[in-house]
Amino acid sequence: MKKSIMFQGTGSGVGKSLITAAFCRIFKDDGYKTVPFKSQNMALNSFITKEGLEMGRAQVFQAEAARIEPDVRMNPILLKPTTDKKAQVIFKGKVHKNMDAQEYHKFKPQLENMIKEIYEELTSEYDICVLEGAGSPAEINLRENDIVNMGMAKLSNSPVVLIGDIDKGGVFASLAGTMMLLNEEERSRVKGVIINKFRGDIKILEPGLKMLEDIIKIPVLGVIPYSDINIEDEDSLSEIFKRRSKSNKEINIEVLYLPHVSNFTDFNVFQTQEDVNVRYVLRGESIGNPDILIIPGSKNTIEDLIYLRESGIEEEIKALHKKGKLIFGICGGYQMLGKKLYDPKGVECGIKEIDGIGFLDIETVFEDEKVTTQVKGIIEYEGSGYLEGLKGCNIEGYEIHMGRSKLCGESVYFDRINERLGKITSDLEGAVNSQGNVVGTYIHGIFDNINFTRKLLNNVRKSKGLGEIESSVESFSEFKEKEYNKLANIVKSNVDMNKIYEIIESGV
Ligand SMILES: NC(=O)CC[C@H](N)C(=O)O
Repeated sequence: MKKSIMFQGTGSGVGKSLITAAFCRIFKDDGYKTVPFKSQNMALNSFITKEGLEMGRAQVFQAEAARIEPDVRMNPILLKPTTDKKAQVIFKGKVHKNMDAQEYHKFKPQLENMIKEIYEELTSEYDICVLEGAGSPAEINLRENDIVNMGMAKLSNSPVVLIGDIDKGGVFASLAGTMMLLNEEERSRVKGVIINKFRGDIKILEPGLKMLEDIIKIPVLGVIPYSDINIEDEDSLSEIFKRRSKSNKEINIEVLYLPHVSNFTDFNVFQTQEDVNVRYVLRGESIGNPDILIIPGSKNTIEDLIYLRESGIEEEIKALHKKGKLIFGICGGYQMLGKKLYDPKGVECGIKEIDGIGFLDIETVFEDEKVTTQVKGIIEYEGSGYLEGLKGCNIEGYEIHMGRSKLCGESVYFDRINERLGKITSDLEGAVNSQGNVVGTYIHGIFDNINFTRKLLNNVRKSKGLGEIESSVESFSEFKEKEYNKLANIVKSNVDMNKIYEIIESGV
């Protein structure tokens, strides 16, 4: 019989994804073939598998923690909000269509069978499946037709562990309240609770734990201390956005936090470089004096371009460009840096034509077929200044876009893709302006290529009169490996693992 355990939370942001990842690593290292699963994600951070299928990034890092290749079956439904009312619905890695909330809600019952089939197929290949819920299981208006919390626990017949966040405050009330709002059958699935993000004296907390156990009649399986783990979890990233420490690093990178920003995980890798500080420029804030400005991907390039224009940020970008600073656009950001954007079929937001910022001689047309592919390539651009010596650097990453961009004018290509979805090609891609200080590319994850990134950063250092330095890590994966181990150790040493295995063994 296959085994499973599901982690649900008292709300979003309590740390479900990280705890799920931690258990993936722990079980794997204890000798079990382990697989993560979350039926449905709502996120703009996605990943493209080897097969060219799109899935949420949380199950990607959980798969890495379980030391397996990401597989779209680990996250069969992905909802990517395009506007405030609609989301692009992705099934098994491919775009189904754009739907509003009501339409999707009506459609949900039909999804149950698909999820069950996929779940069974996937888990038949593993010893333990670690499932993650979404938000809270106590959203009583959504109980009917639920496919991601208790509905999923039932479908997979999994025991549940409920996670509460003590850092937010009100952890006892949210755990007890969640239990109270569950029905009898759901409540009987919950075998224990975990208190996450604890800072303080455990001795003071202990009497409360005993009282809570008496009230909810299930054990507290562990109290996990607050920790600074650098894993690309969306929740902890949202804390990074707010962090406003004064930087004493030598290179300052600013990333525009667009209203529909997608794949902001592209910039996590900069944490591995000791001389770099990344600041996200939030709504209402101004661009400071960065050495590199990055315009990231966007689910809705045209609307986000209008946002930059109306908020006055576009003028600030132009002023920075006049100072000769390096400006980098990824995917939607790349499209914005061009001269023109056309959307004849209304793929983005209904506006058919708009001028771009205009630093790159490219034009973009949105099509209704989405490009989703992993890529391997090489830098083609040869020049001095910021991009000196990059020619010949190998790069790997992935593309997710509806738009197609064409070079027209003085700009030149940035790179050459020589492998797409495992097939050999030779396509020129990306663009660089004639001064060599504005770059755009469709490749997400380009900075994960440490050799490329370190060379670029060293060029920026040179432009500031600083000497070159070496990267303290050889690859981003080496860095992530260490973080997964740290995370697993923290969880393992603060949770009753015997009880966890007992729960898995006895099931529901
Ligand atoms: N990932 C992205 O940045 C996508 C850009 C744009 N919305 C497109 O689909 O082409």
